[in-house]
Amino acid sequence: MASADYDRMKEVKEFSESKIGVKGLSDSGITSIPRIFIHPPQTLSQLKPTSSSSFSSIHIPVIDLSNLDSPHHRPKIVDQIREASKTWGFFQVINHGVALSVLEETVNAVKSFHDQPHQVKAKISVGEERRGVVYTSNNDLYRSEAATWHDYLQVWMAPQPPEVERMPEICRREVIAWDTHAKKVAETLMELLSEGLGLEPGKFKELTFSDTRLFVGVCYPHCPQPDLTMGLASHTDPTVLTVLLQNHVPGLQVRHGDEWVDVKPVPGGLIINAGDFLQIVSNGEYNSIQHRVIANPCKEPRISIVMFFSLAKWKESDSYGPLPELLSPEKPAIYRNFTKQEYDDNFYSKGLDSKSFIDKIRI
Ligand SMILES: O=C(O)CCC(=O)C(=O)O
Ligand SMILES: [Fe+2]
Repeated sequence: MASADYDRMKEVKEFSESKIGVKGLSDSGITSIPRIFIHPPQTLSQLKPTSSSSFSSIHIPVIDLSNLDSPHHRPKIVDQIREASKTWGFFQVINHGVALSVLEETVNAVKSFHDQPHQVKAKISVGEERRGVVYTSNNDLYRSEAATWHDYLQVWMAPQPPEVERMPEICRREVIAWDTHAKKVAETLMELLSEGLGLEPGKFKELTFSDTRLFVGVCYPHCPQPDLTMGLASHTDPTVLTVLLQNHVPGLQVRHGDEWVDVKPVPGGLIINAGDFLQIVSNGEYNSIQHRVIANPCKEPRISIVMFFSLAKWKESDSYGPLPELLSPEKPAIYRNFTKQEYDDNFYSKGLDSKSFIDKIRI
């Protein structure tokens, strides 16, 4: 905040070290939020979504994955996914093969984790930044201009899963099970996305996206002043692909043209979105779209389980860019190649504001 007339960092540190979390603040019955959560007026003025009325007919595509193996249905599904990834960058899939009971168990397990007393959650060790198990409040607490109204549990499932004993007992079994299911869904989708660009189904496998999987179980507790803060600030995912499972409490919004569009929870649905890497390797055919979560005005917490699939290793050369197979004189590369180092440096210094990286490498 430009004109913060208080020692903001001190209050951020106190909140962080108290380990009470946003859930703890919410449960304590506060009626106003601490000032470190208050966002600047220019962000807040964009909170009134232009298409949020419940009558709005505009929503991200819902794609039915049944009959994927039928030679009659598959090309139609491939078309729908390509169109959705191009125009929206986001879509929901139904009939993806994961039982409703599994989805419910996963959501309930993450909810149970967050429902524990903060003293219990505080014992979860904070691992190295890119490894292990981390429980914390607020993405980017120190780097962003204002804190956001959520807590999260983060577990690196691959390349190496944490030792079982280090995972919270209350949701360990479900986290491990969800990892397997989400990976399978992501692999199927990446095949369909490959086919959508006229590539062999296995082409995107070369991105080894499923070898780095980050499980994030997010809780957006009730916020007493949802008009003053955000659940999660606007960003694009610095991933290849993201698979998201949410409970029935809404809050996720996707940028579509000039509008913020609510993503309505569809029972049994999974939300899929293309990350920055997919936009780059597809040479802009698929889009990594800005999204955000509004602070939760409902009494019930919003739960989301996000599985991030990132690039593990692509080519020996250690340089990344649009797939040569997709380039032609008519369709020249719109991004230059870049090194993993460049990408990581940008991401870790800029945090979630990684969209600027894509703009930086745009030719
Ligand atoms: O919780 C959500 O619905 C969105 C989470 C998200 O976008 C993220 O963690 O990158
Ligand atoms: Fe995201």
